[in-house]
Amino acid sequence: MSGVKKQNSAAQAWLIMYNVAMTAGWSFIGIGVVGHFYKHGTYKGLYDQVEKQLLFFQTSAILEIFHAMFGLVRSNVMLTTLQVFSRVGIVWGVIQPVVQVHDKEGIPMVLIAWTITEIIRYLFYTFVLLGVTPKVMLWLRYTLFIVLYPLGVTGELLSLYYSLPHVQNSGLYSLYLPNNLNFSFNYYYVLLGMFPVYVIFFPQLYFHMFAQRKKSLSPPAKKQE
Ligand SMILES: CCCCCCCCCCCCC/C=C/C(=O)SCCNC(=O)CCNC(=O)[C@H](O)C(C)(C)COP(=O)(O)OP(=O)(O)OC[C@H]1O[C@@H](n2cnc3c(N)ncnc32)[C@H](O)[C@@H]1OP(=O)(O)O
Repeated sequence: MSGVKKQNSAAQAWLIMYNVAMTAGWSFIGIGVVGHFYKHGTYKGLYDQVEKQLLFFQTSAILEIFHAMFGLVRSNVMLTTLQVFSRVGIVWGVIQPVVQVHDKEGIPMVLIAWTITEIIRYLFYTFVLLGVTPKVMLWLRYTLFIVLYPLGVTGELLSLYYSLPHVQNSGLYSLYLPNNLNFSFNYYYVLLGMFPVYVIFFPQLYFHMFAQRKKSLSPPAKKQE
């Protein structure tokens, strides 16, 4: 059954509501993405079209850290925190404040990767909670990440990269000396420091998903007679 620990029905009802809302939210974003490509034939203007929904539903994923922390689900707390904060950080700390990034190639990459992943992931969790797991959903959940994870991470890193000169020139979120606090902070270097952080942590998430894939898709071992 599902990874919902020793479920009580309130937790189960909450998770069903959460997963259904997130499936609907990401589907709404997906429709916005497809509609934009259909209407304009370009990714320019795409971010501005889906910005509000993206900010809302990506930020809502912070709840997943609490689900894992309080034992509502069996997700790994550290991996879930990395996963959620990398994306919330990219959205709020890079893409949203740096308008020059909005029309760059990173945006369609993250939107396509995140949207497909999340529609399938939340739909999959919903099915599991309802006690029916279509084989195709299981397969999609544990297969598409092989392509979508690198695509999403490349889009995130490209967005980060394109933001750098603008963050440096504008002094976004930075504090320079002299000032009353006698303290300086340079956001540009924080963003630069994210590149090695991705190099260190992305493989952990990626290989974790391969381990999950093996666990979920391998046929159960035959019992010895
Ligand atoms: C502080 C700042 C930090 C910054 C750090 C930056 C560095 C980070 C570098 C990495 C960058 C990553 C960027 C991300 C990009 C993308 O997402 S691109 C798109 C592709 N993405 C994916 O494919 C995401 C894949 N990841 C996941 O699916 C996972 O959520 C996870 C984060 C890897 C955690 O996995 P795991 O611990 O194995 O948990 P789950 O498999 O999700 O679940 C475990 C069990 O719990 C059940 N469950 C979980 N959530 C729910 C729920 N909402 N409802 C119901 N049930 C749930 C799930 O069914 C499992 O059940 P069992 O199988 O029965 O145990």
